[in-house]
Amino acid sequence: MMPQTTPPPVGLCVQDLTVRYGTAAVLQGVSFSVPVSGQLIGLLGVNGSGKTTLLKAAAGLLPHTGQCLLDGVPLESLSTRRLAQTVSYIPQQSGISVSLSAREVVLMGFNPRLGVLQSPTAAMRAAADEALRTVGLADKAGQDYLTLSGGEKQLCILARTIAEDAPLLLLDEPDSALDLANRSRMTALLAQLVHTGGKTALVCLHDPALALDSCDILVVLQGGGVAAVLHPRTDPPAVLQAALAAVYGPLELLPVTDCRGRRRLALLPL
Ligand SMILES: Nc1ncnc2c1ncn2[C@@H]1O[C@H](COP(=O)(O)OP(=O)(O)OP(=O)(O)O)[C@@H](O)[C@H]1O
Repeated sequence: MMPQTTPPPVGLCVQDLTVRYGTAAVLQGVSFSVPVSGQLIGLLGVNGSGKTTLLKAAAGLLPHTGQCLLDGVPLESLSTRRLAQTVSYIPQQSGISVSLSAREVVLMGFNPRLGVLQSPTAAMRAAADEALRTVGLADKAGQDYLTLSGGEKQLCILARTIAEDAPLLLLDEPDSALDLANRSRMTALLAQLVHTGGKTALVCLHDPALALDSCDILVVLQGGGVAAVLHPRTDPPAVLQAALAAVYGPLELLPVTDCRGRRRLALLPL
């Protein structure tokens, strides 16, 4: 008889995560699990509900208790270099304040894979240009990052994330400066990236309508904990509406069919 082997766990699991600033616990015992890889997970909640705090803790930037496991491996157990290869964290502000071309910013995505004093290879340079082309910035590759518009900066950082090719993406409001077309384009690119690459992405979004439209799973934070875990493609609209209204106030979700025949949900604040 063949010996029984247990397949390794996959996906993202946040277990009993507590984060304090001083004595105040902003997140208290947060737990949720998405035991499937290749998922775009939207992180929702009102201002101050702890979305950024959760991403920073998962990225190893804030002391915390509890664990964040990716494919069964606690991120807390990884060395700094291994963590950088595993997690691509994109804060609200890039923090880049020195003069670098857009191409050089994208090339920074390869740093976790390069040794000390090692320069990016020709293949990495080609991949960086391809990533810029993917986000629609091919013509800006040589432009100083600091002179890009706010939305172009976000697209450039998205290109860096594509180049980085980490299995876990933690993105804090990556759409905040994007216009309508680029917001849809950004979420479509992220969905493609995670679905085809078997990655996991946890994305803070402020617009529940965009999150419903683009994410596979939604984790809603409230009062320091998880108020709901939602599945926009399969949960009944009434369930989604009740869960979102409990956090954001009165709203109505209307099932509609768009001109391409796709079933979607329109969100109306009341
Ligand atoms: N360094 C800090 N020191 C003390 N309190 C902090 C610190 N950083 C965040 N907080 C507090 O923690 C809470 C959660 O902040 P956080 O930035 O995680 O929320 P958020 O959900 O991302 O908010 P937003 O949607 O407004 O970006 C807020 O009440 C905030 O004031």
